[in-house]
Amino acid sequence: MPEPSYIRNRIRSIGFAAKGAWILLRTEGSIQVQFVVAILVCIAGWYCEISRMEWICQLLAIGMVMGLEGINTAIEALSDYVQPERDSRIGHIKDISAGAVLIAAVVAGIVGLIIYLPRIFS
Ligand SMILES: Nc1ncnc2c1ncn2[C@@H]1O[C@H](COP(=O)(O)OP(=O)(O)OP(=O)(O)O)[C@@H](O)[C@H]1O
Repeated sequence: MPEPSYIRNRIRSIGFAAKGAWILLRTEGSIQVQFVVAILVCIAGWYCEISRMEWICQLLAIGMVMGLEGINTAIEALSDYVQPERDSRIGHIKDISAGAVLIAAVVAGIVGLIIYLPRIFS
């Protein structure tokens, strides 16, 4: 049985994480766009009655893109904090971080095409 203080700390951590997710949704334009796209894709999934496995792939793709976008935002914020001046190393770090989001977005787009293209052209 875990200590009550351990459980309290875990609940507090979830609260901090929820606060972070809310900050992302409230302040980050790219997350807001992705959130709207995620809702539209979920409506499409419901409308097209996609299978359980397709829902899993779709939700994983949404989580992957939005999660990585959140990490990218944190890396940008940390970079600007440790080095407010222009610095090619910071630019390199930010480019790599943005590249990770792009890879996830391209893969998510391909997942979407695999799920919906056959339905559009049938
Ligand atoms: N301090 C810096 N030094 C050098 N290059 C930078 C610096 N800050 C940004 N860059 C370059 O500009 C690009 C965009 O950086 P920025 O922090 O504006 O990200 P962004 O994707 O436009 O984020 P957002 O739209 O969320 O603000 C980086 O990928 C990098 O190439």
